[in-house]
Amino acid sequence: MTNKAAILVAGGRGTRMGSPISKQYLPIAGQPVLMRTLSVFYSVDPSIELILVLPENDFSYWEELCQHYQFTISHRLVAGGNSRFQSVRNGLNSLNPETELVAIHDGVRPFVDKKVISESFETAQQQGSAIAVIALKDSIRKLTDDGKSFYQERQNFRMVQTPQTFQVKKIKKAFAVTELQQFTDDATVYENQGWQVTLISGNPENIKITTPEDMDYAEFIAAKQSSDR
Ligand SMILES: Nc1ccn([C@@H]2O[C@H](COP(=O)(O)OP(=O)(O)OP(=O)(O)O)[C@@H](O)[C@H]2O)c(=O)n1
Ligand SMILES: C[C@](O)(CO)[C@H](O)COP(=O)(O)O
Repeated sequence: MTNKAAILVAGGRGTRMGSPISKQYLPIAGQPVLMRTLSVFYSVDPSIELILVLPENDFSYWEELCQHYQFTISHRLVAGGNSRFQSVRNGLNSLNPETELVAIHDGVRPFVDKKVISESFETAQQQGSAIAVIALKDSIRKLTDDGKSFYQERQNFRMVQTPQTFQVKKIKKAFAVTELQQFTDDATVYENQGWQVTLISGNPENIKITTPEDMDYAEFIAAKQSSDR
């Protein structure tokens, strides 16, 4: 059996949410965001090692939350860094040497579909990487420095989600570089090595909880999921 891990990055402060409690701990239908995300990965395959990257100052708060919510899914805490890139790198450096595949996922994307996670591991095993993306629904325009804008063919673009899943040897090599401004996700770090990423279909509900209105939509999705069960 292939040794798999998931690094759930949640080392940010959630400034755009503007909430006194960082967004990764806010409850959606009574359950904190990160507990939902950990539960989805666990339900895909309980043998996936779960690594949760948090700001080190939040470790004791998180442990209190786990006790309060009687959350028992096993996971390991790793201290985050000053950027998403550094948080991911700390997670990668903590992997057991026998881990072969790793899914890197934003902790604040609790509505990732189980099928997307499974497919990301299968594709990464065969191709080296698997990046979840979805098509655009809106039209888009390219802005230029002189204040003009131009039509762009939206079929040529994809919106990028997580998980972004990789063969461990390759992604660890890719992260052993100086951080660049273009490293807004893990795919950009991987392709900086000259390697092509493989895209897979994400799911539209897999939003990155970022601003207050996302919490309203999150409550809606959670209610829909429980009525569909
Ligand atoms: N130093 C950082 C910054 C971000 N993240 C994580 O990366 C994911 C995507 O980042 P984003 O949505 O931008 O989260 P925040 O940085 O927390 O939000 P904001 O930019 O609004 O402060 C989140 O799960 C976030 O916790 C992280 O692990 N470490
Ligand atoms: C990784 C990511 O979620 C893919 O869409 C995104 O790039 C994170 O961006 P942010 O700058 O941390 O909001």
